[in-house]
Amino acid sequence: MPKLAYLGPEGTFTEEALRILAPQAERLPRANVSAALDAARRGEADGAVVPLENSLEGAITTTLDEFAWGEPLLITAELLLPVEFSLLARPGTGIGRIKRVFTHPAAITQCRAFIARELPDAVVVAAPSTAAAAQEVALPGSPYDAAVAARIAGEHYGLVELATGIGDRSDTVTRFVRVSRPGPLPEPTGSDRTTLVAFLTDDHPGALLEMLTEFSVRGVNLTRIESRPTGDGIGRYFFHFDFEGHVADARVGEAVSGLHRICADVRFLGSYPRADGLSPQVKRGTANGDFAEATGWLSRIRTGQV
Ligand SMILES: O=C(O)C(=O)Cc1ccccc1
Repeated sequence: MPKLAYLGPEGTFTEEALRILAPQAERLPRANVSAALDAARRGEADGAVVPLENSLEGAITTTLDEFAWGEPLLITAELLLPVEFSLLARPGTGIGRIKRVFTHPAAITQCRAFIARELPDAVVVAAPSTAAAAQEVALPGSPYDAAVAARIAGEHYGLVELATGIGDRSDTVTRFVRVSRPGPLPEPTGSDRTTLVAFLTDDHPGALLEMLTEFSVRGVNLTRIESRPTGDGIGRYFFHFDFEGHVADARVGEAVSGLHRICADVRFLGSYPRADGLSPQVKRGTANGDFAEATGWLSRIRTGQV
C-alpha cells in the first residue's frame, strides 16, 4: 500500500483528490504544499498529491515554484476535480456576526463575489489550507468567525454550514497532481501530457518565440504556459509548459531536446496520462513513423545512398 503525503489536515480538497487518485493509499496529511512534497523527497512517503491550478484563478504558485526550485520530483498522474465551497462557522454564529474569515488563498480568489456581497466588511485571512481554516475556526477561542472550505471539512470539525455553493462560478475545476521521486515514467497511453520548466540563456528579442517554435514545428500543442519570476529582478522570468503527448513520442522528444539545446536549463517534470482522456491531433509529418522514416532517409543520404 503506497504512502502518500498531501496538503492536509483531513478534509481538504486535496484529500478528496488523493482518495480518487489512490483509493488504497495510506494518507499522510502535511501542513502545507512544501511539507507534503518534502515528505516525498525525504522518503517518509512514496509520493505526494498537491493542487497545481484551478480553472478560474490559474496557478497555485507555491506548487509551481517547488517544482522548479526544490529537489526534483516527477509528476506521475493528474486529476481534475470540481470543487464546491461552503461558508462554515461555529454553531450559533449568525452570518451578520462574521467579521474575520479564514481560508486558503485559492478559495479567497474563487469566492470573491460572495464575500464582497454578503460579507463586505469582513477581513479575509489566508490559511495554509481550507481544512486548516475549518479546524482553526472550530477552536472555542479562535480569532476567526468563519472558514471557507468543503462541506465535509465542516462536518469533520463540527462547524455549521451558513451557505454553500459560494464560488463565483459553479463549474470551477481544480487540477491536482501526484508526484514521486525521480524514477521510471508512466508508459505512454496515447492520451498523455508532459510538463517542464525552461530557463532562458539571456534576454533577447524573440527568446520566447524561439522556445515556442520548438513546439510549433513539431506539431506539439501547448495546454498551459506560465511565466514565473526567477527572483533576479524585475523582468527576469522562467517558463512552465504543459503540452500534449509523452516524451516517448518522437515529436515530443524532439521538441524537448530542441528546448534543451537553446535554453540555459530545462527541468523535465514528467509525462503522465491526461485526466480528460483527450488525444492529440497528430499533424501531418509528426507521427512516430514520420520521424523514424526521416531518420532512416538521413542516414541513407549520409552514406551516399542517394
Ligand atoms: O485547501 C485545500 O482544501 C486545498 O486542497 C487547496 C485548494 C483550495 C481551494 C480550491 C482547491 C484546492
